Amino acid sequence: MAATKELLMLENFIGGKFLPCNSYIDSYDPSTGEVYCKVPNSGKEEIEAAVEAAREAFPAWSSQSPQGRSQVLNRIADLLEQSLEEFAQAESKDQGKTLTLARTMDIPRSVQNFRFFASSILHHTAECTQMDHLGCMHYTVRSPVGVAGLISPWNLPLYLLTWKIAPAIASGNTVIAKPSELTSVTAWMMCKLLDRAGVPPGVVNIVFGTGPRVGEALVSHPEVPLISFTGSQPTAERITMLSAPHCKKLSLELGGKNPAIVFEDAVLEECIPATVRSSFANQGEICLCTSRIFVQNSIYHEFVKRFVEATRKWKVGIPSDPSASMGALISKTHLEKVRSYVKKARAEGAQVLCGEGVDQLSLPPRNQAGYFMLPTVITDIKDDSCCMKEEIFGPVTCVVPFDNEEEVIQRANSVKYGLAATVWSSNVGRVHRVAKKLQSGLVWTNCWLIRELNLPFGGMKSSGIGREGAKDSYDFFTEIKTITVKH
Ligand SMILES: NC(=O)c1ccc[n+]([C@@H]2O[C@H](COP(=O)([O-])OP(=O)(O)OC[C@H]3O[C@@H](n4cnc5c(N)ncnc54)[C@H](O)[C@@H]3O)[C@@H](O)[C@H]2O)c1
Ligand SMILES: N/C(=C/C=C\C=O)C(=O)O
Repeated sequence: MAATKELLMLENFIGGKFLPCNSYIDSYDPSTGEVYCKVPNSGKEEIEAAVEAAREAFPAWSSQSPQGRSQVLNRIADLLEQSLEEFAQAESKDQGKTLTLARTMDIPRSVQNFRFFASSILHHTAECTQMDHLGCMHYTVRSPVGVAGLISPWNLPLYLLTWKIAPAIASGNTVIAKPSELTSVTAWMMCKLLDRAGVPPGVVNIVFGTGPRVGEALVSHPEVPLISFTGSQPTAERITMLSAPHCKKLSLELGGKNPAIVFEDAVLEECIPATVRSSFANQGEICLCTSRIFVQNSIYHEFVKRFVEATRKWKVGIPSDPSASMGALISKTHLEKVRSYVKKARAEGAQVLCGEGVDQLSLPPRNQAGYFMLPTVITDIKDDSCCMKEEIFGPVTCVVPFDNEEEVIQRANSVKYGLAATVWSSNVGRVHRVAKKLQSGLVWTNCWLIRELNLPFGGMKSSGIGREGAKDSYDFFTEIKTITVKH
């Protein structure tokens, strides 16, 4: 790492070496709006070098035993955990999230990702059938695909990058990862642990830069047979188009417009704090966040009153403030985009009950140029409003009433996304019935974001293609073969 004028200068990590780049991108501290880091603005040349390194490393790494690879992943987890505080500080500064969230969610989950796939890789089974009358048996074998291209977003930077790197290398692939140019620091820090963890040069290569320049070079490279992407739908469309000529294997984890459905028999003492958190955690910059809250008519006004009171207690503060529930949004551009939705809602005659344009935000002088916004609750908004249809990906949620189960299921399903949902009711038959009818890849009932990494994670409709998890990630990062033996 080189420091210029107190700026953090990142370098690409290719073939086990840190390599400078001939141009750089400014990276900002969202809590101050100041440039504090320079990210390599890589291109085709860097991707070529990374592909060569990954290809050279593939034979030895792919022929390692699962046990051998598992040990390496556990060592990465151990080293990451030993530096948890350093990574949490870096993630909070780079992404704008609170230090508390980085300490308790982002980095611990990154550690867990390596530990989880270090274990799951040891327990996969294959399939076998017999045709005794023909003297045949058939069985399946799986093998790693090769050089995996991994592209990750800026909201949970290390959490989502390691959710791809861990299963990819556990399965025997070598990887070229491109984190978001907005949040590259913890990926670069992780590279400094890899040699000590026993990761051979070329197994993990991280190339920094923008999507259009280096991301597209990775996606369209003929010797990168699969792409695991997490990000927005427009980008996924571009990646699909660019990878199509090479018939690449694609995993696409995209956006959501996630409903919470609150029935009159919900336990509001549990539902309201959980739904404030599911709406505004990480500044609302989580693909699983709630952005549409449907409340049964009989309790609607009580819910809105108590939900707004609880939202006003969801404190916006500088990321290092231990009492802050929410930090700064990722960028000025994103802040302005999120604010524009609130403006559109007002123009449509909706009510903004708290937050943007209603309450006052107080910040220290050095943070006045930071990308902060109050958690905002909108009511009296129509289902066909852009605020009820489009992903805002910020601290904005809409609360609307409904009459009955059939109506609310139809309305919840009436958007192009199908990622996550929450259902709040004390009636166990109802939660099972409603969960099955919702067009969502994930449904939490009377809770939110309790993650079971063994089971499929992902969305339907415009929320993506494919799933991630113990078996799902293994299936994605390996090719299956059926062998028939006549004996
Ligand atoms: N389903 C999930 O698990 C999940 C998780 C987090 C975020 N998301 C979604 O991601 C979006 C926010 O993240 P974002 O703004 O970083 O998304 P984005 O699509 O702008 O960028 C995601 C990644 O793709 C890269 N990229 C951008 N254009 C590219 C191109 N043309 N070719 C190759 N790579 C390109 C970016 O540099 C970044 O690394 C939201 O829609 C959110 O819902 C989904
Ligand atoms: N893939 C996951 C994504 C979570 C939130 C995205 O914004 C996960 O939890 O495994």
